[in-house]
Amino acid sequence: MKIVIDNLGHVYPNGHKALDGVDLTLEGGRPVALIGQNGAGKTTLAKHMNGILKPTSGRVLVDGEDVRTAPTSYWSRKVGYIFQNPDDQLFLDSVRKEFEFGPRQIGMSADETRARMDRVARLVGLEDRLDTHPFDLSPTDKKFCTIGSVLMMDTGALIFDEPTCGQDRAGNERLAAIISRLSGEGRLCITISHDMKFVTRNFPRVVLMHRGRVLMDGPREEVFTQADVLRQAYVTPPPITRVAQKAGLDGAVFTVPAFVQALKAARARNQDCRTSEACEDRQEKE
Ligand SMILES: Nc1ncnc2c1ncn2[C@@H]1O[C@H](COP(=O)(O)OP(=O)(O)OP(=O)(O)O)[C@@H](O)[C@H]1O
Repeated sequence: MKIVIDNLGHVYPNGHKALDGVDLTLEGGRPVALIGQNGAGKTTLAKHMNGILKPTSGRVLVDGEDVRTAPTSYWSRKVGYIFQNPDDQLFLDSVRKEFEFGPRQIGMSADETRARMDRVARLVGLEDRLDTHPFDLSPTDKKFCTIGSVLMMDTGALIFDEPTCGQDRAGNERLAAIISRLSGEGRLCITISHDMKFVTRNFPRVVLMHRGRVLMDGPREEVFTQADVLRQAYVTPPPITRVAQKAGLDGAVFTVPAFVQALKAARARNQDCRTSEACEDRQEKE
C-alpha cells in the first residue's frame, strides 16, 4: 500500500484552514507516527487517507487512485480507520456481530468471514469474548473490539487515532504487538499519538505536524534530537530522552537499556581520555 499526499490543503466549511500544503509519501510495512500539538491537523490529514474528508486543494492518492474519485465506503475497504472513542464505532450487541458487520457489507462468504474472525479474534485477544456484549467489555477490550472489527476488513493500511488513550500499560503492550505484527505482514500502520513514550518505542518513522503543515518527517532518532523544532511545535520528548539529552549523552535515547548503554559509552570515552596522552595534552590545553 502506498499513500501519496500531494500539496494537500483542507479548509473546513466554516473557513478554518486546517491543512496547508502537506506533502508526504507513506508506504509499506514501516509504522509511522503522526505527532503534533492539539489542533496541528493530524486527524484532518488522516481522515483524507480513507476519504472521510476530501481535499479542498491538492491530491491524495491511495495506490495511485485519487480519493476524490470514489465514496468513503470504497476507501474503507483499503484503509481502515480506528476511531479514538470506541463508543463512536460500536453499535451491535456482541463482539461477534461487530466483527461480522464489515465483511457482511462487502458480501464476504460465511467461510471466509469465520476464518478471518478466528485469526483476528486471536490477534486482538478476544477469542473467548466473541459472545460478550461490547458494553460489558473492559475499556481496554472495548478498544480491541473496535480494532478487531476494522481488521476484519483486511485492509492494506490502518489508521489508529490516539490508540493509547485510556489504556493501561498492558493494553499499550498488546497494541504495540498488534502494530508490529500487522507491519510485519507489510501493512501500512499510521498512528496519531500524543504519547511520546509509545511513539519512540514503536514507530521508526515520525511525522511532526504544526499548524497544518509537516514540520519534520524522518527516523525517530533524527526527529527527537531536534530539540528546538520540537519546542516550536510544543512537543515534549519522553522523560528518559530529556534526561539523556540534559546529561549530554550521545544519540537519541528512548529506553532504559539504551540509556545505560549510552552512559557506559560516555564513561568509557572519559576513561580512555584520562589514560591517553593525546587527551591529557588536550585537557591541559583546554
Ligand atoms: N469539523 C471542523 N470544522 C471546523 N474546524 C475544524 C473541524 N475539525 C477540526 N477543526 C479544526 O481544524 C484544526 C485541526 O484539527 P485536527 O483535529 O485535525 O487536529 P489534531 O492535530 O488532530 O488535534 P488533536 O490532537 O487535538 O486531535 C483545529 O484547529 C480544529 O479546531
